[in-house]
Amino acid sequence: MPVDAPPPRIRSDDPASFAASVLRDRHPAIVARVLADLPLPAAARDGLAGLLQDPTVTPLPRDAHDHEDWDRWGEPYFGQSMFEVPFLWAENYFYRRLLHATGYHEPGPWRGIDPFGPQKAADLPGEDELRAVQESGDALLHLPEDEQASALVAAALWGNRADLGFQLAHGLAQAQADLVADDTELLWKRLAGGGTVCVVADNAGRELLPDLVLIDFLLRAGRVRRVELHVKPAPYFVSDALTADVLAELRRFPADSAIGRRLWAALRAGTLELVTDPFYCAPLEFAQLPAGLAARFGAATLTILKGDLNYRRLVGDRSWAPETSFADVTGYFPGPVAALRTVKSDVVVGLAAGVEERLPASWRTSGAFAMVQVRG
Ligand SMILES: O=P(O)(O)OC[C@@]1(O)O[C@H](CO)[C@@H](O)[C@@H]1O
Repeated sequence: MPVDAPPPRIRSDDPASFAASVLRDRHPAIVARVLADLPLPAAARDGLAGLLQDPTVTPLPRDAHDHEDWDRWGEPYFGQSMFEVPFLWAENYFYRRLLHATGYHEPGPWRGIDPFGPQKAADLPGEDELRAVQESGDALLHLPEDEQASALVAAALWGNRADLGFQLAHGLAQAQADLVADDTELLWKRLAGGGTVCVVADNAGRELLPDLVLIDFLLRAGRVRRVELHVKPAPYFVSDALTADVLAELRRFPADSAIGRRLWAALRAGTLELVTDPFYCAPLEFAQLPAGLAARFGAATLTILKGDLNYRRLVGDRSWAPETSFADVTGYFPGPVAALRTVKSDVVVGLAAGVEERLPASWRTSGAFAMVQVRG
């Protein structure tokens, strides 16, 4: 059933809201960390300071390569405070301004330098971790199918909460208990049949690792023929994965690691393809997909969207009643879609009646709960 009267988009104008806390507290902390991590020149430092001093939404400077796009996207919001415009839009705008301040897109010595690079580098898994992952990955092949499914999905879902080895040994029961919606069985059924699966990545580092293990497993076990791994075209929301981050992680695998070698070979062979698109750093939701991405998702057996931000962009960053049907809200998506999401913001759909009442008050933002939702 189509959702014809969606609730309002979330804004940050209530000072007590999570959205307001992100703009008011998290953004200054992000800027402070970039300033501490990089010896940026004075103009860049001033640009970053200006971003925090004045919350007014203004057009991008005329030298920004994409200022015409942002003129169009920002037209309804110019002159308003970032706290008054939709939260998701304001966050996108913040990251775009931050990249302009550091000169990421502009010609010059700072072009292409990831302002979050030092933070991402610190989160790359170590050699021991990668060896443990290799062993766990091998062990998985000998498990009954339902255990393979729950282990791989739980690891991909919880990302940095625990490594795959830990999940297999101790963490699974707890991981499952903290799932507030669990379509794992349906997800696993869809991850078969030899077609193409699109994985829309979220964070690099320890969150990307289980994604890579899942992709390797699907290809190795012959459950799918091809995987597309969709990454961001530019630094975004601090830790989101770029092509460079995927390569850095693959290079981290020890030379004798079979997983690392298989994934490298899959990239060369095209059974694993890296995909990116400007859409991934635009202040848009998946309902506004460009034709190229829509065609890819339409042709895939399944698209898996990882993480909270992709979830917000999938269902719409709105104050939905939590029992609103996931299938209805995502009915527009061009093909079967799954969301694997640790709940880190206020947006929720697809909850069974009565579930929310049993959860702690802060459950939507604590990062302690997760959802696996599938529209097949
Ligand atoms: O997509 P991720 O990495 O799971 O989460 C990103 C995220 O925590 O950042 C926002 C605040 O900036 C949250 O609302 C949001 O969902």
